[in-house]
Amino acid sequence: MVDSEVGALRTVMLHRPGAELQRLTPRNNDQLLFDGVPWVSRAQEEHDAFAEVLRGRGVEVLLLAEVLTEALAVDAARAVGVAAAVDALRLGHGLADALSAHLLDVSPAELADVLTAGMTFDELPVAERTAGVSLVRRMHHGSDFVVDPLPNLMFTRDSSVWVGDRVAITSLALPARRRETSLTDLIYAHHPRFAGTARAYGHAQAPVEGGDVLLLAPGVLAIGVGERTTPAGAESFARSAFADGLAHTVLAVPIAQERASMHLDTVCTMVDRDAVVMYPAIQDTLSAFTIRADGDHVTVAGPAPFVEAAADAMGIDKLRVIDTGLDPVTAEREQWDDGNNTLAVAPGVVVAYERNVRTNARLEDAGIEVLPIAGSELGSGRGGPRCMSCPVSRDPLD
Ligand SMILES: NC(=O)NCCC[C@H](N)C(=O)O
Repeated sequence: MVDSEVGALRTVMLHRPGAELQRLTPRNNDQLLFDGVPWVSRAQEEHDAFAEVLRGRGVEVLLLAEVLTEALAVDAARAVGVAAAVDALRLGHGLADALSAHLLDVSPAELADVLTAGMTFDELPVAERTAGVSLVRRMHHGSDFVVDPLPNLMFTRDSSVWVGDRVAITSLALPARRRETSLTDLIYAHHPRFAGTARAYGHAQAPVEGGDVLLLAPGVLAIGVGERTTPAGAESFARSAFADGLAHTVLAVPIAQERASMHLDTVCTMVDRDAVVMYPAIQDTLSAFTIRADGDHVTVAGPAPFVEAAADAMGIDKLRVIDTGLDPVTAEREQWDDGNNTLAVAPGVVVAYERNVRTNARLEDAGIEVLPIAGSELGSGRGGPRCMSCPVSRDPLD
């Protein structure tokens, strides 16, 4: 149950980066949406420290690899994971069938490894590797991927999002990330912990990524529309949230279609019930279309300035924008380093990357408690504390 961005965080899903990051090379990092080649063991240390900060605040941390392995004990879950991972168009039917049969037979832990870290032709089990019938096998290089790795799995924010008491499996826009949702889908469908959880939004819908979805207040969502989430995605997510009684107002917020602002949460996150931290360069120009339910129809108003549209929808006099007061160059640097991407653990208490010294100082000046974490390696995938967390349960905001 999650009805806000800031209610006391009770349970969160994280993914401790693992062997999938070892797959990154200077040749594939752009396509796999990383800006470099991270030092994996240091990234793991940073991530462990992030999880400890959350645990220290009484948050239950679920690790995706663990719940995935547990869910894969169920045959139907294995079928979902394997079907999404084995692509007959890439492998040819002979190899695809043999690999599927193999993967359906390995232990849940081994399967979880392949589904997250992927598999190369060199790593194919011997029987498949030596099968002379596979032209595909013979013509591919040994380091080519049979199953692509999912290095962006650590950004658990994007591949599922809770709205109220429902979870939405999102629809990821870019090929490098699309298969992630087969894992969140099977976890929520088959892990005993989530038995009976209702779904929001549907399968195979227009692109909506969780980093674009902000729960401004109970019943009020903001959805960024830009590089990832499309206008059609925002509209259908809004219609579905209205139909399920999860929201009465949805703000569709245009953001620049570029890597620096790939999701709404890279430029704006909530730090208190009535306050956001926002990239100064967009403060005066961010706008919103207001979508409301009207019987079976929806109405669309605006665009209007985001801050006003949000306050109006939230039923408050004013949405405080914490003025990071930075000069343009520092602001741009700290935005790039996810200074605006904070994770609230309670109203007025946020986790933030320590490197964004100036932004954090201004948050503290504004009365926000900042829990700093290191992110020198984690940040190379371009995501901060909010991107790296999927809240599963928060206390309701009164
Ligand atoms: N919510 C977020 O902004 N998530 C960060 C995702 C980073 C990842 N490398 C991506 O490009 O999708």
